[in-house]
Amino acid sequence: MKLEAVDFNADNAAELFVESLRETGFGVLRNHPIQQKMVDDIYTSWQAFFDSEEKNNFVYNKGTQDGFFPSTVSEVAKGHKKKDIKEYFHYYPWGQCPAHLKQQLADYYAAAGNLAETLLGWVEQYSPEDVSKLYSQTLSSMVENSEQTLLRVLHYPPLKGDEEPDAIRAAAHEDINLLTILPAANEPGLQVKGKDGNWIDVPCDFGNLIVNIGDMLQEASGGYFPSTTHRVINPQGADQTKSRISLPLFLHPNPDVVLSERHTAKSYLQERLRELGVI
Ligand SMILES: O=C(O)CCC(=O)C(=O)O
Ligand SMILES: [Fe+2]
Repeated sequence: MKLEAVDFNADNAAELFVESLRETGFGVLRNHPIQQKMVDDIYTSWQAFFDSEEKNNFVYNKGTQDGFFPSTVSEVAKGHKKKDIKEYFHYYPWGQCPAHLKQQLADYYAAAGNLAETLLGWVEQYSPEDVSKLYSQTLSSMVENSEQTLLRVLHYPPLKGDEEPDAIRAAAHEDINLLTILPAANEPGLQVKGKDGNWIDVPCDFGNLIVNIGDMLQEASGGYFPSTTHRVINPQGADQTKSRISLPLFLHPNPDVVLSERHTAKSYLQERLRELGVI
């Protein structure tokens, strides 16, 4: 399996990109409209947030899931026992956020959300007819004005050596949502599982944008678009002393959107969050 970056501005970008999503569950874009400076500035200011005690004033609300998730409550991936070695912050436009960091995230959220709607349009355009007839409405309209779309700022702290033996930064999992948009992180570690079961490094070149299918799009497309398993492995050697910051935007449909005969977006999300043990 190969994961090659698609030039966002190429004539056949949409086709190549959707082909990659279909084949691997992942697509990598270069020359895309998200400014790298915006991403870098967020990495810098949020590293400072995670390094400060201030974060403890923003502990997440259980009911609404916004705010800071300390490493002590961090997710246990479906089917795993050990907690991931990470802490993170869930930003929603309506949710809690330190005042001095809010504008920066709001700007990024809007820019990445816009791009995501374009990419959903591409997916729609290149869905074969027997797949698109399964969509209860257009994919881009599923997320239009959605208040559920989630921006997660993730901090994987340096390893101290006292981690539990099997714990890793992010254990193998699939994303719950429709589509995830992820700028290349400041350190490597993200891997995707190929059809043959081997783990493949996701190209993390500076400025790349990584997009992957989540379970909701797999559900809505009757399995045509695969929600591919991925993980973040621990650094080795000198890199163990480095933090890693990443910034996935999880596109979530409006709660009443019908995904399939079995599920609305709301019923699907509730089921998955219960399995994760965060509600
Ligand atoms: O940190 C990363 O690169 C990926 C994070 C991820 O897969 C997730 O939070 O769902
Ligand atoms: Fe993920």
